[in-house]
Amino acid sequence: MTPHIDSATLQTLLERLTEDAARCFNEGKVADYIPALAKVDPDQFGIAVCHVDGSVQYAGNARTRFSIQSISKVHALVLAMQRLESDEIWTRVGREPSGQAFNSIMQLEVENGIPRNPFINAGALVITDLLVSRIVSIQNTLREQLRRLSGSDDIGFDEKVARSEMDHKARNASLAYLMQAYGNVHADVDDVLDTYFHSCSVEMDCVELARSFAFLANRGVNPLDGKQVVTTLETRQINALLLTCGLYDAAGDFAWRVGLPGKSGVGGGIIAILPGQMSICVWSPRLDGYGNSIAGRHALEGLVAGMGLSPLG
Ligand SMILES: NC(=O)CC[C@H](N)C(=O)O
Repeated sequence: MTPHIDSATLQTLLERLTEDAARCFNEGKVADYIPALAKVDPDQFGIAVCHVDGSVQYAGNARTRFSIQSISKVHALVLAMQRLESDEIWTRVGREPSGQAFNSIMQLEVENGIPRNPFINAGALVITDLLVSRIVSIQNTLREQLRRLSGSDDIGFDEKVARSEMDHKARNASLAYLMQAYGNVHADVDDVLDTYFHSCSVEMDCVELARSFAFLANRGVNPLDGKQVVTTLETRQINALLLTCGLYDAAGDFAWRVGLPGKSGVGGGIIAILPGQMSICVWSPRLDGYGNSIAGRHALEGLVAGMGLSPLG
C-alpha cells in the first residue's frame, strides 16, 4: 500500500465528499419499519475517519448522533469473542455470506436454525443469546465497551427506539422462536429480543463510531488507551467476516465498489476498515432496498478512489 495520505489533502477530500453527498438526497428513504427511526431528517450526511494513532478528521454532520442499529452486531460479536471459546460461538453460527436480506427467515429452516453469519439478524440474536446466558448485565457491559472504545462517557441507548422495535418485534421474534425450536436459542426469547433491540438503539455519532472501530485497523489495539481489544488473529477474522457478510445481500457489490471490510445499519451508518491505516464512519439516513445508506456507500467509494488506498490492490 502507498504511504498515508497527508491530513490536509484528506480534509479537502472529506469536505468534497460531503458536498457531493447532497446529490443522493433525492434517492431512497429512511427506515420506517421501525417507526421511531422514521422521524430522522433524511437529508443529513456525516463522515469521520480515525487514524491508527487515534486522531480523527471529519466533515458534515459527523457530530450528530444517530441510531447505530446493526453496526452494534460487530460490538456484540467482539464481546462474545472476548469471553467465549471459539467452539462455543462457531458451532451456533456460521461464517458464510447469506445472500439474503438481513432479516430473512427462509434459510434458517433449511439450515436447521443455524444462521449463516453473526451480522444478519438471526446471527446477532444467537450471539445475544450466548451473551445473555453468560453475562449478568450485558447491556451495561456493551455500553461500557462502547464508551471505552470511543472515549465518550455519555454514550447510551435510545429507549424510544428500543421500545419501538419491541412493539414491532414480529419478524425478529419469529427468527428467535424458530431458532429456539431448533435448540439454538436457550434464554428467554423476550430477554434476548430486549437486549438485541437495546444494542441496536445505541446512539453514537460518526466520530465516536470511527473511534470505536479503530482497533480493527490497528491489529486489535484500541489507539485511545493502548489496550488489546481482540488478538491480531481475531482482528483479521472479524475483518474477513465484515468483507464477506457486513452488508448482507449487497456484500459482494460493496466489496466490488469499495473493497473494504464494512458494516451497515438501518439508521444509515456504515463503518469501514482500512487495515493498518484508519477506520471510517459515514452516515446518511436514506437507504437503498438492501437497507444500506445510499450517500454513505457513494462517499466510501469516493474516499477509497480519492485516497488511492485499498487492501485489495
Ligand atoms: N440492518 C439493521 O440495521 C437491522 C437492525 C434492526 N434493529 C432490526 O432488527 O431489524
